[in-house]
Amino acid sequence: MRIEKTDFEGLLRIFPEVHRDDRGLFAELWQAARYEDLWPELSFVQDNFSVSKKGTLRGLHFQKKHPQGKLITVLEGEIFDVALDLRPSSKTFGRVYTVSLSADDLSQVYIPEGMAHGFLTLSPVARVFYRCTDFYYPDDEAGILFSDANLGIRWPEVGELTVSEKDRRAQTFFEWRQSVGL
Ligand SMILES: Cc1cn([C@H]2C[C@H](O)[C@@H](COP(=O)(O)OP(=O)(O)O[C@H]3O[C@H](C)C(=O)[C@H](O)[C@H]3O)O2)c(=O)[nH]c1=O
Repeated sequence: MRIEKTDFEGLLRIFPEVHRDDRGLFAELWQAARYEDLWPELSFVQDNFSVSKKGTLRGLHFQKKHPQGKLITVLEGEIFDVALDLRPSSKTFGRVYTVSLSADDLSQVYIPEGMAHGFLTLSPVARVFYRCTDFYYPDDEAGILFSDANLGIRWPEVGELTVSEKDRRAQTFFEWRQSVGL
């Protein structure tokens, strides 16, 4: 297993070892002891799973008072994953991290608490499994508009998008900053 740091504090790329043989494959997607030195205090309390057809865009979502760290693995297909840094003290505040994640190598991204998260489905189907460091609090959820031109997210061209009404009506990054006095 290989772990790569990124320019974003706490945001990591993880490449689990994939054991392949004539039956198929086996991989450990999480093994607490192995990450102890990296994340001594990290613990997951909720596992999520979503299935999306090509062109489905979910996000950018975050929880205000109960931020969630997310360890994301694509179990089938491929997604274009996006994280927006909402941490005012971060040197990458307001910057966006993007990465394509595929079931082909089961590579993961850990998005730390304090970032908004979303993804675009690139394959006919994407089955996304992610572990969260806090519970879901629906009343605490918020979003940032995925198409906010000021964020400069270069979403891949996949044809027609499928986006929830909630996500289409999300606030821009500037509106969010104004709402929290930043
Ligand atoms: C997030 C969540 C949702 N739900 C229920 C609420 C709705 O009835 C249904 C779909 O929820 P939503 O449209 O918010 O699902 P996504 O658009 O995939 O939301 C996720 O999108 C981006 C990619 C994220 O990173 C977040 O984990 C999460 O916000 O599942 C739950 O029961 N528990 C949950 O933790």
